[in-house]
Amino acid sequence: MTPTPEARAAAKPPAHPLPGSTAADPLAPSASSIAAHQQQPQLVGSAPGAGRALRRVLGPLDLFMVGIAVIIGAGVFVLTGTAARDFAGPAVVVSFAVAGVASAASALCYSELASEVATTGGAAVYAEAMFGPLAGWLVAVNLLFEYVLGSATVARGFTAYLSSLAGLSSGALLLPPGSSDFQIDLPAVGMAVAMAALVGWGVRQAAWANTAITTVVLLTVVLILAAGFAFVHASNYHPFAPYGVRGILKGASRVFFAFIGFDMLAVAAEEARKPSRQTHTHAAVHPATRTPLRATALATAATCLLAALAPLELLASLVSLGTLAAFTTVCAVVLWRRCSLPPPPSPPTPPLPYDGDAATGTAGVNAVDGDDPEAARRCCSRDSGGGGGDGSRSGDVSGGGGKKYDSGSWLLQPRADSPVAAKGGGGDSKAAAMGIESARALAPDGPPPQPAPAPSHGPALGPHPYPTAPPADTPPPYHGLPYGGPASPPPMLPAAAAAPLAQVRPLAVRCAFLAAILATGGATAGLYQGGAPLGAAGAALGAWAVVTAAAAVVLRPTWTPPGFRTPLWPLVPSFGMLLNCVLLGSLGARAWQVWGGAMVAALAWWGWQRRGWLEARAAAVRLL
Ligand SMILES: NC(=[NH2+])NCCC[C@H](N)C(=O)O
Repeated sequence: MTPTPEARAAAKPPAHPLPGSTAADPLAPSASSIAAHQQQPQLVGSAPGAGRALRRVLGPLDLFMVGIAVIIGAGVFVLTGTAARDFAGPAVVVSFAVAGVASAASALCYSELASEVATTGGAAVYAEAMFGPLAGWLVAVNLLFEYVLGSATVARGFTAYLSSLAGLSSGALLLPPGSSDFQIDLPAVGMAVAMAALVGWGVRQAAWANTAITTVVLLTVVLILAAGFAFVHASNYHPFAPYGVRGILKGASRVFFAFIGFDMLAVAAEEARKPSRQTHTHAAVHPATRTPLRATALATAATCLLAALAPLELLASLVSLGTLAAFTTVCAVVLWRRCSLPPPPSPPTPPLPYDGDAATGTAGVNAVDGDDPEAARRCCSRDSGGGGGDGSRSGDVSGGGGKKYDSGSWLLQPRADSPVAAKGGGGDSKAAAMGIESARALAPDGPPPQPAPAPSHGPALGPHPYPTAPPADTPPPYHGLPYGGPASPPPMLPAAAAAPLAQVRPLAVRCAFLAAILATGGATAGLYQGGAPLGAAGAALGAWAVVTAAAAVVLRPTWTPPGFRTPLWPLVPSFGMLLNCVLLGSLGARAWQVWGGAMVAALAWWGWQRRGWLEARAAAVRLL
């Protein structure tokens, strides 16, 4: 009865593209209005597709090491020096504090979302779920900045370490050596290829190598701290801030790079052994290595090109820009969703399971995690014994949609027209079997079986348990529950959170608040960096404070997230947006130009995919 992992993988639906990439459905009707989105939440989950199952081998230590490895790198080793030299002076310590607070605010918001949905799409999925596919696509492009350019930056940092290790000048290993406008960095390319080969080889091998390298990195940091104490002289701190507050903020925008990478943990959770959340995969996985080889090769090619040609400071600024844009969106999502969505619809009455027949008993049971009997038991008891077998709505990579009544999962579900929603589900038969056991234990005298509706646990459960298979096009029952029968619905939300719909502020009010927070944050940054009198920037800051205070009064949350909650809502997300805007405003003009060009290209690509602009052009030509 229990299918092999291969059989399970083979039974899964095909891969889908990143949200918004629309490769699967370029002409899908656009419904990107926030209002429309808000009114059409869908209960969907994800399931691993054929060849899409990443190997779940990362344990807690591996994940910890992945987090440390991504965070500690060129930022702290290389950019600290350049930020101190070029912008902040010794006050680079203050720059670090500012960047750290901005990162912490964003990290809190990120945690709230990541604690509900682990997804390789990260912030792009959150943005798509809340603001529609175009927002998801733009955030995805910014995440590409973070990841592809981030790797290129770190690779260039490697060349910098190498030359100082060899006692050479910084440009000695470039081609042509020395300093000129156009130089190629071959050691960086070599390092990028080596790392990509390691990552493509297998997640287990990569995790092992990562743990070894990160241990060395941590020891190095300790060594530098210990050895550095001998060089601390008060005279080195005068003048403390040679370029004033502006220099400190510019320095902060550069050293922000040293903090980023923690969001990678939410992404890596998909390769964790026991993720406690829904997971989504966004890349085709090679069947042999179970790693996304094609995506890795593509990203490596781009990394090599950038690492070979682009200077480290520009790359780092671009990475910070993309990351700050993505983090700002994440803060906005946290602000938005707590006060914009009505409580989830009441689920239909969950049935009591019938304990007469193993075959019928199998239907619809689809527990939380196939590897975790305890989780399966919890799931089934919470769901009154009838887990959701509705793969198309609540399937889970890990084997089920046990969280289908979970408000957070519901709130983060992409809509039916999204590529994410297009996935079917596949349950884990082991989990299902465990679910049956606990279901029986909970309700041994359930009602007799009804004529079997469509079991939607998908082919992953092996041969159909019913005497006659339902027609293929039978719509899956709501929530995937195959039986009728009285039972009280499971609790979805803490009582206090289930606010009446009337409390949801009109869309225009919510949009106005979001726009005002962004505008006042942006104005604070722009006025200050643009050389306007300090009073003007102060006024903008005051306006931000007033808007945030008003938001706290007017935008009452309609529900509370079930997992981790960003504290002091709406202050923390709003403060995160403000600080991110300040850092964004402190980044160099060159980075903004490149980023602007990339965003225009991304929009054009979106338009091309949607063909909408072609039609618009044809209409314009006809008009003319
Ligand atoms: N995937 C990324 N976010 N990569 C960039 C990591 C940057 C890292 N904090 C460093 O200083 O080297």
